[in-house]
Amino acid sequence: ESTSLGEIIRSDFPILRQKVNGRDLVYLDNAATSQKPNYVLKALKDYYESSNSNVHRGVHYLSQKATTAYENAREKIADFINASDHTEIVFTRNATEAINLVANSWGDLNLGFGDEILLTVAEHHSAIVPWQIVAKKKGASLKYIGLTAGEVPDIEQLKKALSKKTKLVVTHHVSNTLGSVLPIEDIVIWSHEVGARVLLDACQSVPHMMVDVQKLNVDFLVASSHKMCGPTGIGFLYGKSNLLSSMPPFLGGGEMISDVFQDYSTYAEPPSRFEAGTPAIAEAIGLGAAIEYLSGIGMQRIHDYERELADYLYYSLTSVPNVRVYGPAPSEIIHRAALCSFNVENIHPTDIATILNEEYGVAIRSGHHCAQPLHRYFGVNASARASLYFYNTKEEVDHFIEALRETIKFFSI
Ligand SMILES: Cc1ncc(COP(=O)(O)O)c(CN[C@@H](CS)C(=O)O)c1O
Repeated sequence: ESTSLGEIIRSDFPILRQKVNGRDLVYLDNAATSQKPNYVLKALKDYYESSNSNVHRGVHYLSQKATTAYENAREKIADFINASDHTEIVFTRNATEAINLVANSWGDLNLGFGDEILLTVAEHHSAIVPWQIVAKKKGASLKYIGLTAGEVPDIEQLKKALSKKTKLVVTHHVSNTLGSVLPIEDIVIWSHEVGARVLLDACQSVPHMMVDVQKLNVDFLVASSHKMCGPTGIGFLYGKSNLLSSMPPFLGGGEMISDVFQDYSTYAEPPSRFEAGTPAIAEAIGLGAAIEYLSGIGMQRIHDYERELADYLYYSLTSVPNVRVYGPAPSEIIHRAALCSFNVENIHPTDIATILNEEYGVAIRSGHHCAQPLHRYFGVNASARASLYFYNTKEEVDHFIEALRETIKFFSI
């Protein structure tokens, strides 16, 4: 059997060589955060060793070196998601802050009494709470679409729910809990027909597949570096140029201004308008290195391999008695991401995750995965979740499944 991508690539990730309680670490919590390859770790170290300086201000050599590296990272992101211009990329702390930026800037300017924000019940709290806050302030309301019997967001229901009152559609590309992949191009066409804008939460898609913002034609897109082999503390907002240019600042301070007078200021053009204060320079450069690393492997190759892992994980997990997996069964039409949220009859998911860690070195997530409305929709408070990345292997899935069977036996005595 040919060597899998996971087997070839794992030596790039020093952390994966760790043992947990004497057992090989089997890290299956990648939807929470991914691990970092040597290439990214080296980029961070090199920056602090040879380029560290503040950006956009100094005329001295190091400041110019740091500024060039920082702005190159922005251009790498723009190319990676095929934005038409690098000024459409705004650095934020993470995807959550990127959504808050849109809610507090575009939302404050464009939402009014009676307007509707349309979401799916599967959205992450980061895609829900900022809109609850701004909707309350503006007298707008949130409207949710449910799931089909096949446990994917009901896009026919979404199409019907769109109306002249809909000002914004907020949706995930890939659900961090269901693993479902939504047809974003269609959703954007329908939304634009009623004059609604679309904010795409691409946290679980940008790390795993080619995402082309011009092809999708989304108005906003958010993603986080730490889920795509990059450091924590940096994420980005993509926004169409005409939208960003129309938006007021989110945070005030240095960098985001043009001139400051005693009682008012004029603001810089996007993206600087939305980047107040000293940015996370090293992290941005680390994200740029992560994009170079992923692009070097190839997003299509990563996606194809993860499709294999996704099916293997799903069918291995659903073959275990008393296991209930949430989300759609994979098929030619329905693609699943390589993640499965599940429950085991009469055993709390946290007990499952605890034993898997303590006895078998397997790291999975248990809880609500910041998707409480979705868990309530299923009538449960929590679930366990295994989420894979391209450095995982089928052998690791086998180890997880074997450990799960043993854990279930342990609790069934
Ligand atoms: C779909 C989706 N949308 C937004 C976020 C927030 O990403 P931040 O980098 O924390 O801002 C996440 C991060 N989900 C992690 C932490 S709850 C998970 O375990 O699933 C996400 O999956």
